[in-house]
Amino acid sequence: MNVAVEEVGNERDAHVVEEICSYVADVHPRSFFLFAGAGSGKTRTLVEVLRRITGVVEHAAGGVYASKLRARGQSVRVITYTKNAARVVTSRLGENRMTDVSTIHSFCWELVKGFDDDIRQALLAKNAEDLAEAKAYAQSKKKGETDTDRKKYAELEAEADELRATPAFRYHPDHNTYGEGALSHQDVLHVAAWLLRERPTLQRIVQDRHPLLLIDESQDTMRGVLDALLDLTSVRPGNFTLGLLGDHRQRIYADGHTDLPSHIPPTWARPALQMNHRSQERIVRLINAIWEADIEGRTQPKTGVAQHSRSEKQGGKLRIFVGNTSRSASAKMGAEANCAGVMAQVTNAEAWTVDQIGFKTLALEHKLGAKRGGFYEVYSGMVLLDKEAATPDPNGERMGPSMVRPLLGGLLELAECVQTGGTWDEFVAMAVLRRHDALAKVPSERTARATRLAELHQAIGRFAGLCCTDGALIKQVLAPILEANVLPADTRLVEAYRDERAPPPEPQRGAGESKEDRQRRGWHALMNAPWTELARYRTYLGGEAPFATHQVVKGSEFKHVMVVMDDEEAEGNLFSYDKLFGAGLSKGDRENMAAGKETAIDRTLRLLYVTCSRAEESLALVLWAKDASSALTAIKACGWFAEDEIVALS
Ligand SMILES: Nc1ncnc2c1ncn2[C@@H]1O[C@H](COP(=O)(O)OP(=O)(O)OP(=O)(O)O)[C@@H](O)[C@H]1O
Repeated sequence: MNVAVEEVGNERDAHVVEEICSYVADVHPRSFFLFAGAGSGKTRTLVEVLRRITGVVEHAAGGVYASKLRARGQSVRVITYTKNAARVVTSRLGENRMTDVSTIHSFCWELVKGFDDDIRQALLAKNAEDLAEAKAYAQSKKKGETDTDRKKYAELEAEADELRATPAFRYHPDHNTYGEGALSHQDVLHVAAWLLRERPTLQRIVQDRHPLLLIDESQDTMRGVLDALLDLTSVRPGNFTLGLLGDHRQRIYADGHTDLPSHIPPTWARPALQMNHRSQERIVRLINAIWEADIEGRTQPKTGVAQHSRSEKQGGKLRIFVGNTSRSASAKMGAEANCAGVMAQVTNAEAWTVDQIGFKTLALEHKLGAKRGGFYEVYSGMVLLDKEAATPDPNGERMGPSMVRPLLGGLLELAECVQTGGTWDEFVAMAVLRRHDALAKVPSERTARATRLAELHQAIGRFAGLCCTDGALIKQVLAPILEANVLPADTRLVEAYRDERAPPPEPQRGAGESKEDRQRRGWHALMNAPWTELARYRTYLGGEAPFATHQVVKGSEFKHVMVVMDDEEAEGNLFSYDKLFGAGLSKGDRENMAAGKETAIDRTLRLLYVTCSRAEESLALVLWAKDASSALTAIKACGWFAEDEIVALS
């Protein structure tokens, strides 16, 4: 057994809550950065601190602090990365009037909402910055400005005119807003960051409302807002305290600071959680080794503490399987099923034998997930229609591109009423139609009503039959529904259904494509995709599929995890598992290294850290390498795995 665990045990972090309370509730409060690694229980720590300083749990200094908050009508502000995380904190905390928990978008909008002149100025300042940047870039080119550059300037100038003419701005943190004055999620963060820097009144408002602000997942918090808040701690010392919780090893978004610890002022306290309550010892040892790795191309420092597993979690199983990426997608999937079989033997866990349910598969890219999950054609179409909306978010709340929502909503609900053989449950189907406002237009006059209901009945009957027809395409199943106008549909969807033209050709690599052409290709791919893929895609979008990408796994944990690493399926060159396992660096990586910028090795290492640290009991890594034999050599040499944990896939 691990001696360190014996010596200090599971309670090695027990002092941290008290430590944090002593910083924030002191007569001279001190800002802090809590280093909280994977599975270290930072939510629990956060909630326990909040309970003490808001007077829920008896605490000498906390009680005084709570009385001050109450007397001044103030509250502690907590910012979480997702709405789900905000709900978790709120539910664990119970009713607590002295705490406000929200995402950063809600917080920022609350700050700037209604200050339309200020919002306009912030946006105009950003616009002027973008214009200056575009001009500097164009002028730095050997050939000087081109027509494309001048077009870009004109676009920005037109945007500025539009801003000047906009009387009021609108936004909603939970969904996209469209039309005049609509702000994007990114706009709201920029505006708040700018105003926090430029407007002393806003700084005072924040300090007066929330003398303490705690930010979870601070490694991924938008840099501009974070910097503005960091500045605020030094504007009127003692009036505003910031607490950052996070783990820079788990940074997965480009928005955050590259190396957050280096931005923390030296006067701040730096408590640290050293336990990993989630994972078995073998997995904790692997993630410690990943972070300590000396790999050519790594630029990020090894700052952070090594973790300890709980005394009753001293087991855990790990395997890495390595094969050549040249085999077909279906051959890879077959091999991955065999890997799960090996894991079942090694762990004796039945979960590994329950295909696609018992364990979670984590992939780097959505494309890989779509192939593994059997909805690649639908996914490809959706991405062409609207890339942003086509992939899941950490809240599991994405509903797909707006123009296909009727497809994913009402239509799939209707399909759930269909039983094998094409029969359907009329009662449930009517409830679906009612829910989607499809019965509102049924005439009230008796004969007309009967005719319309018969029409609907017939259309749904045809639809049910087609749902059960092998190989049916989306456009075929859609036909009875659109032709009889059963459910309200977006006009773009109806037009695409009727469009019989061939799709435009795929553009050459690097060549531009108009939005219209791209979307026409998207509609064509979607309409001609197998109907059966659609429900699987929706499950994926909701974060409920047995596989997920790293974007979705923030804060999640699963008993058994398979991480599939395959550069072949990756889009772009931001990440590369081949490079991590011995394939050598590219010219671009070397240039980045020389310029002190982060490399594909840095990003991939963090990604691997995040995915591996999701596993509680057992972990299978499957690497599809360009050159499996040299990858195997690198894997044996890296020292992360014991010999019997490395399996070559023949
Ligand atoms: N003090 C504790 N004792 C026992 N179990 C704990 C403790 N703190 C947390 N846990 C458990 O450990 C697991 C990980 O905790 P949690 O999800 O809060 O970690 P986290 O710090 O948010 O990790 P990550 O950043 O990796 O998402 C959870 O299952 C949680 O219930």
